[in-house]
Amino acid sequence: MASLSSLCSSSPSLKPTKPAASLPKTILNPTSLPFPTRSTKPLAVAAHSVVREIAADSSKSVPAKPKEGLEKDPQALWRRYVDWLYQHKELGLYLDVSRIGFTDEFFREMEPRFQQSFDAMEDLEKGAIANPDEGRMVGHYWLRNSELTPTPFLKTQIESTLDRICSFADEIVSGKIKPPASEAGRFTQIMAVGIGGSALGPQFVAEALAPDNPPLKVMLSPLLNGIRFIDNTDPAGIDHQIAQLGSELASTLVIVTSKSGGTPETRNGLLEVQKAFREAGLDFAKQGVAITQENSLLDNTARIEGWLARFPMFDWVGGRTSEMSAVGLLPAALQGINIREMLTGGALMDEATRSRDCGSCVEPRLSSIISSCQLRNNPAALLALCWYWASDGVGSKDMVVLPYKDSLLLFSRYLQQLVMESIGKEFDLDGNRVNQGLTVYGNKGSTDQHAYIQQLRDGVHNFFVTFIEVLRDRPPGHDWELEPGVTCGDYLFGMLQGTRSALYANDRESVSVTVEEVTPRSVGALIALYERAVGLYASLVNINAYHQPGVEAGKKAAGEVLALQKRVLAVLNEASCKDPVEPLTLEEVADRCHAPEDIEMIYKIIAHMAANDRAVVAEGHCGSPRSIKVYLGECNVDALY
Ligand SMILES: O=P(O)(O)OC[C@H]1O[C@H](O)[C@H](O)[C@@H](O)[C@@H]1O
Repeated sequence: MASLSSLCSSSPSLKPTKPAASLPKTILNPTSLPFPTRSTKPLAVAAHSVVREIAADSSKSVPAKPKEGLEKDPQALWRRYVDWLYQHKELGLYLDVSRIGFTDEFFREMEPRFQQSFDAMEDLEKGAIANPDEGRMVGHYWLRNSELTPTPFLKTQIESTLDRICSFADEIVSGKIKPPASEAGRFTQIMAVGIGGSALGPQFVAEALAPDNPPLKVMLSPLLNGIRFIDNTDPAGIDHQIAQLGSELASTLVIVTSKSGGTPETRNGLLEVQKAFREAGLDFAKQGVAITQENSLLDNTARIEGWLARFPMFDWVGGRTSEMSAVGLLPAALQGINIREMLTGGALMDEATRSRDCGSCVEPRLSSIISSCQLRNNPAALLALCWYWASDGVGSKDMVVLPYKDSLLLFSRYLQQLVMESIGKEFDLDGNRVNQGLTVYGNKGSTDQHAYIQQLRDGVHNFFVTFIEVLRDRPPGHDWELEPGVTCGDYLFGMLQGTRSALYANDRESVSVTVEEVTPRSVGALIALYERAVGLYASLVNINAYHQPGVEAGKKAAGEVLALQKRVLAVLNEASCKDPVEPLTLEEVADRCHAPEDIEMIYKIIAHMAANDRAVVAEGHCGSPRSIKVYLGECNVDALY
């Protein structure tokens, strides 16, 4: 078993390397092959035949409807493909924007606006208050390159936290730190409690990268990937996760993550887990870890109760961009994932999406040439350009994310928060009501071809697709031909290419992001690519990508429902303590709560309570609200006063 220190071992320096010496050949000088050839064996031919079949079959239904603006000539398309193909050689990442029909005129129009976006991004990385609504800096890029931090103190914070994560994870995996009351003599499970950005990144990375035999796994436990999540305040969901642990609760490390330290769902998850620990006669503090802002309610609770460890979240890292902070790095390291490689992948992508250097290969004549290649040479800018073109800069079309790889299943769910919580804003930076957004959905291919691709191909044209392609089907030496010359990976490849062709034939646009395989480095690069694309796009549409006022509104409304519930409980308790009991109508409850305007919510509260045996419907039934009369099952005298 690899010791964790090797997983946290220092990989190539995270310090910025010099800007790219020259533009990748494939953009300005398409001499090299855009992709490493998949195979020189008949496989390539057979795969091509698979692609042709699928493409032909898919396009059989409706003849292609050529549409002005979308190039359909194969030779012209090939030229467009090669001219615009972006390749990051070191990362083995490619971006194909040729199936997005932006025109040269559009490209020229956008160039000056991108210069402004690049300027804003430079200021952000230098420590400007890029989140003006909350008066905060935005520093997630510093997490993968601490040299960028605006002060030595922040640099030290990042580096010392990373070192602590690695050494703590190493001590857990090696058994140096062990649970106090487990026969296993070491931690064997991880339970992560958190929601939103405190869960989605760790969930995506666990699904993408957790090894089949994570270091905490012991053969006796039916472990999937060494980590479980409680990411909601659903009692049944929490019970399920705890039940799955069974006696291994005694050897479970519980990581509670909340930047604010006060999110109700996370707090409830913690209280429920602590109850399970009490009932099992276990000391939660000896198995609890907190990841939160210093001096938050959670941090103070963990400190006072003497939890096993506490790791900081920084106020200049938002939840949706926190995967490369302790939020994502600690659970990843505990699963044996090489977090230094994740950071390196992010740093390399950050360099590529930060670079405004066109390299020597572009004749520095007119500024437009320079800004053109700055755009062409920046994969995040290319993505933002495509989003703007495809959705008219107002979210008029949805972004369907289709990774053709099971392990990337949760990428679209991760991007839903990153994109929609950043872009989905009511007002722009000038206070204009814009109701901005960019809707994200999708699961994985080819599975989704058997669910909703029918609508994408033939139905309402309200989307563009992002294909995520992974070239490596299986580890080397494990390929197997299920037909002469064809593997099931060829089918996956064919399905992706066939779907891309079939959609484009019917004027449905797409971008394709290709990585050679799913590794910590490529996952880190994908995360960084999309973080930067969101930041650049937000500048283009003039919004603050780094706050989430709408979520606060929802949290406030939830609080009001709970406050009303308490009043309803008090009124029903009073009626229940009378002799004889006085069942009340909804109107009577609403009047006694002094909330006649909330009668519908009062009805819903009572229906929920009755369904959970906490209120008694004495007359009528919940299906006809006006018929019911309710009281509480028992009188709580103490609550009367
Ligand atoms: O990490 P926490 O403070 O518990 O917040 C968890 C989540 O809460 C809200 O939904 C925010 O909008 C998210 O951005 C955040 O990730």
